[in-house]
Amino acid sequence: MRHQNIVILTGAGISAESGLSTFREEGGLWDRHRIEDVATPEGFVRDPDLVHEFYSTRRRQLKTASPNPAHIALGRLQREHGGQVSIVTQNVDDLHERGGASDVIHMHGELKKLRCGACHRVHVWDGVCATDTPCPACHAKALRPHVVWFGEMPFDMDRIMALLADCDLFMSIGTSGQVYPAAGFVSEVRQIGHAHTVEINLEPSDGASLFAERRHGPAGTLVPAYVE
Ligand SMILES: CC(C)NC(=O)[C@H](Cc1c[nH]c2ccccc12)NC(=O)[C@H](CCCC/N=C(/NCCC(=O)O)S[C@H]1O[C@H](COP(=O)(O)OP(=O)(O)OC[C@H]2O[C@@H](n3cnc4c(N)ncnc43)[C@H](O)[C@@H]2O)[C@@H](O)[C@H]1O)NC(=O)OCc1ccccc1
Repeated sequence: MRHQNIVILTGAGISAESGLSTFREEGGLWDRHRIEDVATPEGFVRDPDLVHEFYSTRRRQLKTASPNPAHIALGRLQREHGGQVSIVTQNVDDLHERGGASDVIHMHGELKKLRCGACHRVHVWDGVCATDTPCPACHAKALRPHVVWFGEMPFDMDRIMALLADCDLFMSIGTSGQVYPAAGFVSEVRQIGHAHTVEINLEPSDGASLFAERRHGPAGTLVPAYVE
């Protein structure tokens, strides 16, 4: 690949072929749960047990999932490309890392981490968590999933905006383009104006027309073909 500064945005679609549900598909996560109940700070205050159960169930599912050829191809690209390859994911799963990527920006947080509401320390966690689970550091019973809920500021936005400003290739893989600020990145890149933009998605996303190049089909097939 002749591009020297690549930013790759990924969404739930890149993990679909690993058996993880996407959000908006038939029977997907948002079919079975109300966003307001499980992915907002207000929902957590209202019913923390329901929210902990939601994320504990996803941790259990993640244990049975493995990276697919799309994750593996991006891991190899990041190791072997020689230029800058930045992976910015909306996904809270760890399949990019298990697929060989070492530098992954989880802008919406990570399923296998908890944050203490009292001491604010972040703990690696791949089991079940409930409201009475004590913080390993301060023992307060105030742990929450270390994820970004609707209405909360995504992580690492300054670093992400700086990477978007310098990139010469912006790829968007497996995302419906409905959740901001991630859905606005392609417009940011177009405004700056010197990067090529590519969408790889099963179907056209809400922002498909904003991309210079579009490839529609399964990421597990199209991503290795595009980057290798
Ligand atoms: C619903 C939407 C209208 N609402 C928002 O966007 C809100 C509000 C908002 C902010 N700005 C706006 C502007 C306009 C309108 C609304 C807003 N945004 C926020 O609240 C964000 C926080 C949003 C984060 C919420 N947390 C998540 N996740 C973590 C938890 C968890 O995971 O439980 S969002 C969650 O849903 C989103 C799901 O989207 P996708 O990943 O795209 O998944 P989806 O199922 O939708 O689509 C899958 C796609 O894959 C494709 N596919 C399927 N299989 C395959 C396959 N095999 N191969 C290829 N493609 C495939 C399908 O065709 C499909 O297109 C992801 O971001 C995911 O992380 N915070 C914020 O804005 O703070 C202030 C701010 C403002 C400016 C700058 C900075 C801060």
